[in-house]
Formats: sequence, structure tokens, C-alpha cells
Amino acid sequence: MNHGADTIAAIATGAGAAGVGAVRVSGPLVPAIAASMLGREPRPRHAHFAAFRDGAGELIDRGILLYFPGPASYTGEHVLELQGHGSAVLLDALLRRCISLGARLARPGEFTERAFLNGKLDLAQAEAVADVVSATSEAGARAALRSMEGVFSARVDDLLGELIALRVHIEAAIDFPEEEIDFLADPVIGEQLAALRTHLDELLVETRRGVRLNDGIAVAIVGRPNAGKSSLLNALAGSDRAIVTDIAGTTRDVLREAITLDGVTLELADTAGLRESDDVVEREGIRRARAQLERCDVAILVTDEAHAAVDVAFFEGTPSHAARIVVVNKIDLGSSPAHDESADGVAKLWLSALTGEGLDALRGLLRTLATAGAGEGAFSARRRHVVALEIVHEHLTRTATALHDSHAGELAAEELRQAQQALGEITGTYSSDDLLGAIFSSFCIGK
Ligand SMILES: Nc1nc2c(c(=O)[nH]1)N(C=O)[C@@H](CNc1ccc(C(=O)N[C@@H](CCC(=O)O)C(=O)O)cc1)CN2
Ligand SMILES: Nc1nc2c(ncn2[C@@H]2O[C@H](COP(=O)(O)OP(=O)(O)OP(=O)(O)O)[C@@H](O)[C@H]2O)c(=O)[nH]1
Ligand SMILES: [Mg+2]
Repeated sequence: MNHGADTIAAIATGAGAAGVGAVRVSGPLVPAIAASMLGREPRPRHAHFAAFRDGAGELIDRGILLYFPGPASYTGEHVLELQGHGSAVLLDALLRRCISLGARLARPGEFTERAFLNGKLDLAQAEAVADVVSATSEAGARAALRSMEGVFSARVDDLLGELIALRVHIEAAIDFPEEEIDFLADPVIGEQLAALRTHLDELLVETRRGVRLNDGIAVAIVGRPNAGKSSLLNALAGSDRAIVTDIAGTTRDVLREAITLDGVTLELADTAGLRESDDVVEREGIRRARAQLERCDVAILVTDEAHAAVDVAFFEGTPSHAARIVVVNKIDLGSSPAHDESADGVAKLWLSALTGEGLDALRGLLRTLATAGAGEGAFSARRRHVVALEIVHEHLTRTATALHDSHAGELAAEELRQAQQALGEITGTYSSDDLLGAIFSSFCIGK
């Protein structure tokens, strides 16, 4: 337990009127604050019905008082909960009372940060707590819950175990310089490294999916001006979200609209039509359109029969892991072939954003992409985790080069050391104050 810490307090429930609201307090002053609020020693982990009073003995509220002595509490410290009526005014008064009894206001995420520092949760689990709270889809919430339960961390730890085993092998070889090359040529080392790299690649795929479950799937709608991008966004969203006109260059800024398909969130982004332009505003819009494309999970190119062949060039900049869909729009105007097809990993669909014909096929395809891998066992993750795994990937590539091409044990060992460090940053085995600050400050207060 962190005995030196001060005592923190915050309203732990959402803003606005609600049936019940809670103030949470954590730290060494909790037993004294609890006794003061109850008028006697509270029984640990027992629901007391209590009259909460201010310093002058005036009634603030009647509610439930819960006392969890550390270390068997959420933070690992002594924790007090005052559950009153869900009124912002009463909860503020309750919080002020705790402050007057010696607590200070908690920073965002500080309760969970203490839980992490006291070993109740690792860093990835702590991040998942915030993701559970902010989840906007059912699949996202379930996945975040799995990460909070440690499913993702366990996968990272397995990999860490494999990595350390390999490191031990190679470090041992270096300790015998005369026989180093023989040691390094041991097929077991090669096999261990190959297995490690395979397992890392598998985890990377699942972690990228975890980010999509958390943040939603980023869908960029791109194409030439007047192709019908904004019309398509409106049709998918089922509302007149975007301005549609027959003037080329109508959309300037990126317009976002979230839709949910089978419990998964898709973040649709309608963008400015791509073309050469002298207009400063339009050029900035086009730059933003390209930026959307570069960070999307699904790229939808809207075009028409006449331009479909040349417009595929607009896919340029789409990340390799992203799905690509060509939508041949405006089929109501002509007799285009309405048979959907796919080639070279690019799906091609014919539809009319105006009449809605063919739209269900696009929804079906998006649903398939959205729910792929969102089922049993899927966990949530953050971009930070993907970046860390990509760094591990690079170090393992260099480890392989060092071992196989140059039999350089020292180099391989150093790469593995750095790989271990990057991997350890995910669960917080290695973490800097800067990293912790960045993570926990993004939580809501009281979490
Ligand atoms: N009233 C209330 N509801 C809540 C929370 C809370 O803090 N208060 N939670 C807050 O996020 C979540 C539940 N999470 C919790 C996690 C651990 C412990 C806890 O006391 N852990 C101890 C004891 C474990 C046990 O008895 O088995 C421990 O880990 O040692 C409490 C709540 C959701 N609901
Ligand atoms: N007939 C027909 N017209 C369509 C269809 N989809 C869009 N349009 C028309 O095409 C014109 C341009 O549509 P928008 O949705 O504004 O096109 P955009 O791609 O967003 O255009 P910019 O924002 O300028 O890049 C409008 O007049 C729409 O009504 C369609 O399926 N059939
Ligand atoms: Mg538009």
C-alpha cells in the first residue's frame, strides 16, 4: 500500500440529476472521515444507512456509507463511498465536507492510477477501465471488459515470457565467446525466434482489431467532386447530415457521423471531392480528405460508371490493412450492371444513393467487415499498444538479421532487450511518469 499518499475525493457518478450519486474517497484519512460521517466506527464492507451532515451538523443528505479498509479495496488504499441522491448540488456539498475533513480533490483517473500503482491492475487493464466507461457500442463494451479482466495483458505476458526465454538463451551464448557462434547456430534459438515472431504477428492482428472495437471503425468516403459522397453518408446515416448540391466542391470540411451495425460503431467520414484546385479552402479540405484516407480502416471510393476505372487511383494512401470498396453510384441514371463483384481485394458495388437501390448490399458488406473478429474472446486495445507491438516487431526483425546474417550475439541481445522494454510498456512493467500522466489524465474525474 502507498502509505505516503494523501487522501483524494471526487464525485464518482455522472453529471446531471439521477436517482443515486456517489462520492468516493481514498487514502489514509478515510477511517477518520468515515467515522466522522457515520458518527461511529463503520463496519468494513457493510452498507450503513447514514445521515450525512456538514461541519455545523446540518443535514446534507441521507444515504449509504460503505467502508473498504485497504488493501482489499478498489485502489488498494482505505476507500470510502458516500452514496446519496444523484443531485449535483448535494453531491458537491458532500464532496466539500470530505475536503473539509482533510481530503483533496482527485485528479482525473487518480483512483485507477492508485489501483495501478498498488498492483491491483496493470496498465493495460487500467486503460480498459476508462474504455469500459466510454464504450459506445455493445461489442466495444464487451471487448473493453475482457481487457479489464486481463485477457489482453495475459497475451502480452505470454509473449514476454517467450521473449525472455529467448533472451536468456542468447545472453548465455554471449557468455562463452569461444563457442558463441556454435551456440547461436543452435536450431532451438532459430525456432524460438520464429515462433515468437509468429505469435507477435497474431497478437498485432488482434490488437488492431481491439483498437477498432474501442474507437469504432474509421470509414473514409472519398472520390471526385459530385460523385455522391455526401449523399451516401446521408443514406447510410438515415438523416440529412451533409449538404448535398449539384455544385462540385460542396463539401469542404470532414463531416463525421457514427452509425452502429450489429453492436459495432462505424465512424463515417464524408470528405471533400478530390481534384486539382486553386481555392485555398478547398485545397485544405482535400488535404484533410487525404488524411482521413491515411488513417481509415475502410475506404469507400464513390464514383460512377464512366470514371470507375480512373478513380481507383484515389485509393492511393490507404493503409494496407484497410478494406477498399468501390461504390459505383447513380445507377438510377443508366442501365449499369447491378451485379456486385470483388477483385484484387477490392469489393465493387453498384447502387444509388438517391433512390437507396443497392444500399443494403453495402450495409451488409460493412456489417461483415465490422463484426469480423468481434466475437468470442475479442479484447479491446489502444493505438498506443499497437505502436508498442510494431516497435517490438522491428526489433525482432533486426534480431533475426543479427542472428542469421552476421551471427552477432551482442547485437541480437540488445535488440531483444529493447523489444522486451517496448512490450513491457503495454502492461506497465516499464513506464515513465510522462506515459502515466498522459494515460490517466484522459480519464474522467472520479474514475
Ligand atoms: N459502488 C461501487 N460500484 C462499483 C465500483 C465502485 O468502486 N463502487 N467499481 C469501481 O470501479 C466497479 C467495480 N469494481 C471494483 C473492483 C474492485 C473492488 C474491490 O473492493 N476490490 C478488492 C476486494 C475484492 C473482493 O472482495 O473480492 C480487492 O481487489 O482487493 C471494488 C469494486 C463498478 N461498480
Ligand atoms: N441521380 C442521382 N443523383 C445523385 C445520386 N447521388 C448523388 N446524386 C446527385 O449528385 C449531386 C452531388 O451529390 P453530393 O452528394 O453532393 O456529391 P459529393 O460527392 O458529396 O460532392 P462534393 O461534396 O462536391 O465533393 C447532387 O445533385 C446529388 O443529388 C444518385 O445516386 N443518383
Ligand atoms: Mg459532398
